[in-house]
Amino acid sequence: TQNNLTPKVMKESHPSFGFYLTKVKGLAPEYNQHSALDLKDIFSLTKAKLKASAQFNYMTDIPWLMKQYPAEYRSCPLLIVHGEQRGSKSALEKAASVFPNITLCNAKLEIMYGTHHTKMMLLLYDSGLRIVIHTANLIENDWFQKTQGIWISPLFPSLLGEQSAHRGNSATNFKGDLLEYLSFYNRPDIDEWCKHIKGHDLSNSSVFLIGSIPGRHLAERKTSFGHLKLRKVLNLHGPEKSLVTSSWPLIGQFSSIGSLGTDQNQWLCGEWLASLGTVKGCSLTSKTPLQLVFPTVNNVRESLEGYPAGTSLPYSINVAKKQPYLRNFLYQWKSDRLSRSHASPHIKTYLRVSPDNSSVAWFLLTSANLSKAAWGVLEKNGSQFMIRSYELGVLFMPQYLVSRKVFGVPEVKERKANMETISFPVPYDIPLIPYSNKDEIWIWDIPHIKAPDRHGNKWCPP
Ligand SMILES: CNc1ccc(C(=O)O)c(C(=O)O)c1
Repeated sequence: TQNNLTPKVMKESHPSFGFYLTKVKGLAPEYNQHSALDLKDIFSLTKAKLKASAQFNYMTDIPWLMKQYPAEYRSCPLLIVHGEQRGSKSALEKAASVFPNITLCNAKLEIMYGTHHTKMMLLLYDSGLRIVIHTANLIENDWFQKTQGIWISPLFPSLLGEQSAHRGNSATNFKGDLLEYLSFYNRPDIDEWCKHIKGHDLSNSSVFLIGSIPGRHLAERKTSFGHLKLRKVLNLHGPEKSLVTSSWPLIGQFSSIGSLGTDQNQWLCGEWLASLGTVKGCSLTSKTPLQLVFPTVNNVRESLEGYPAGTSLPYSINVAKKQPYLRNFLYQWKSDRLSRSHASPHIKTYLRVSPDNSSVAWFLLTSANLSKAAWGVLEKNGSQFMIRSYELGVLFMPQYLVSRKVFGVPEVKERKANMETISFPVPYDIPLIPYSNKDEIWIWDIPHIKAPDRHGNKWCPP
């Protein structure tokens, strides 16, 4: 297995490639036991002794987070990297002041409306370093009743000899890309963690890193981040165009949608789809079919949380009104195979699927929602690339994980996974279910009063 996880977590017949979902309270044990983790599980994957950790996130409930660490590790140095400003920054400082082992690091956000959205854990042990990249805020509400995604790295051993940015790298350049991403914070506390990363052997990390750093990126920097980084990786390492033709749909699944422009060809079906539709050797493909998974009002109403699930699905009416064309691409949230149709999605995933829904060419788990702020937008006639937010994700490519050209798609009724096609544990049901003509897209700042949710409440936002 890619990770030396204890067998209880890994279902041997179904390699997870380090990809897990969060546990959901109340599900039958089989849906939580194998490829589902909660934060306490993540901290107890190894017997090694934790020395220090760093938590990159958007929202952190410090007292709750501290309780998730095993008691013996609650005094280890903990760096919390956040993007809070003004009032919420002083609230975080106040909460942190109670814990002498906590250092706060404020990521700079110099472009309006940018957020520090990246969700990553760096866990330094006495015998190695583990990296976790995920989609959940460090608050209780994000960890027991939603569908969230987690990538767990192997426990990377220390490098023998002096630390180095160049030794202990992998064919996917994961170590190099992670150090480049972290260097852009330009923060001494993060530079200290770069030394730890340089001192470890990440040569068996078999995923690609796709990050976003706020800024107006020029020249070769344009392809270091956002959708242009994904375009570059797919161009160099992606599937063969003879196999993955432009008839293979691109599925985007996310928990928020930004302002994408009044014409779909400006950004969504323009530069963004051109990047995600890229295959080896060429980038500008003819139109790739686009399928977007975002919950309907009914999906939210029928969720475990009921309408309040919608507070983590911040799609506003003023943005929705400007882009009615999205309706043509929309599919419901449905995850019956994993018993998570009612665990509202806060996970964000993107994948390329074959027209017959049997194969997956690649799979991306990321913090990036469907927005220009997260993925970047070309400006000044393509000479600069503007990103507003910090984002981080990992790209799973079959050639690098199972030396196959494609992954299989898990059957809803799981047959014994035959080994010639190794399926990727896609967190929602394929084929996708389109919106019915009565379905409406979830919008969080308008009333939903046609029917009550499972708690008997309707939705009347302030
Ligand atoms: C404006 N702030 C946020 C917008 C969307 C999301 C999301 O992930 O859907 C998050 C977050 O939960 O990190 C924050």
